[in-house]
Amino acid sequence: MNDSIIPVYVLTGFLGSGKTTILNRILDHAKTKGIKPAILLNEVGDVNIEGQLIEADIPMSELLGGCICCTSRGDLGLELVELAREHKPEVIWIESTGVAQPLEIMDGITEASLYAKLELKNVVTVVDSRHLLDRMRIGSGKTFKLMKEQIRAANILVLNKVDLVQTEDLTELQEALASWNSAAKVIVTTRGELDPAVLYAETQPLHAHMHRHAQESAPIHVHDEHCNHDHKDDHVHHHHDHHQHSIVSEFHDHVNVVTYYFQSAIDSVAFENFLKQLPESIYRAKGIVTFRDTASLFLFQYAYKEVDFLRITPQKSVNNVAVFIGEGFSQSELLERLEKLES
Ligand SMILES: Nc1nc2c(ncn2[C@@H]2O[C@H](COP(=O)(O)OP(=O)(O)OP(=O)(O)O)[C@@H](O)[C@H]2O)c(=O)[nH]1
Repeated sequence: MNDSIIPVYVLTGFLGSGKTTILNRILDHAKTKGIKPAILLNEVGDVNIEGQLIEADIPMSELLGGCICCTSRGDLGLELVELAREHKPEVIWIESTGVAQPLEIMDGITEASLYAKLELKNVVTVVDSRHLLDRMRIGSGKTFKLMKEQIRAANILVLNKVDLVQTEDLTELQEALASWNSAAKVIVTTRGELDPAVLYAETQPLHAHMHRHAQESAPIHVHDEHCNHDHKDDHVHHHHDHHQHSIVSEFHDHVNVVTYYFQSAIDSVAFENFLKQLPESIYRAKGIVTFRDTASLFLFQYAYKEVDFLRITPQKSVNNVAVFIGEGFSQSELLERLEKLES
């Protein structure tokens, strides 16, 4: 397999849509089938929460604290070439941040394929049914626009979280997907339950598809609200503020990310209340926390108002850390509330 072309697959979709849930299925499938994967994870936060829990024998490259569609785009190419050369995987999966522009990622992969034997095969966009439906009802906004861009760029669409919508809403969603991207294959799922073999299947040729959509969406990209694509000018602003154990950043001029490192164990009930009271402008949070009342480690997920906790026993030592992503929320207020949890 060493000298053959390595197929590259992209997993994209808005924040919290279910990409990592599906990636875990893909990795299980690869293990069962004896396929050797490598993965490239990109997070806008400064820490890769779920990456800390992925099995150590899977080659993984992390692009943190930036979005691969703009500031880290050059790194994407370098990391891909490095992964290919060093580990000679049979397949590479890229999980992008939820705020990435897929066409830019596709460009980055194409660039990398000039230096290594790589070929972009499929772009899989995961769609949060509930969230998309709500955005459709509002009918405008940056998030809605980005969701549509991500849907248009795919040749496979996974309409996930259908447990959170009514049957009649599902029809409306499927019609919307077909109107934005009639060529893509659509897979309807709850908790990403699909046979990963369908994601490897040859579908609509991506290049013709990419070209068509690149042309269709060119004006959006030139004057894009999400990404100014001025790659010389780093438009991600990081700073450690007066709160000692946190990093605050801004992406695409409107997406705010706060990464907070816990110094101590916290109370589980107080933390649940804290999550329930997060403002609507924070649409994604995840992290690893130790609860003092149960003395155990938990992975928590907060995606579009839904909260999930999973007790974990990591093989290696992990940080107690939480990442919050949203638009226009008060970062200092959030940090104060987090600090209060530790007092
Ligand atoms: N109700 C419901 N929850 C789901 C479904 N699929 C995933 N989730 C939950 O949604 C949350 C986010 O899922 P992830 O797979 O981490 O989403 P993601 O797209 O990787 O998130 P980011 O990488 O932060 O953009 C987790 O708590 C999942 O357990 C689903 O079909 N229904």
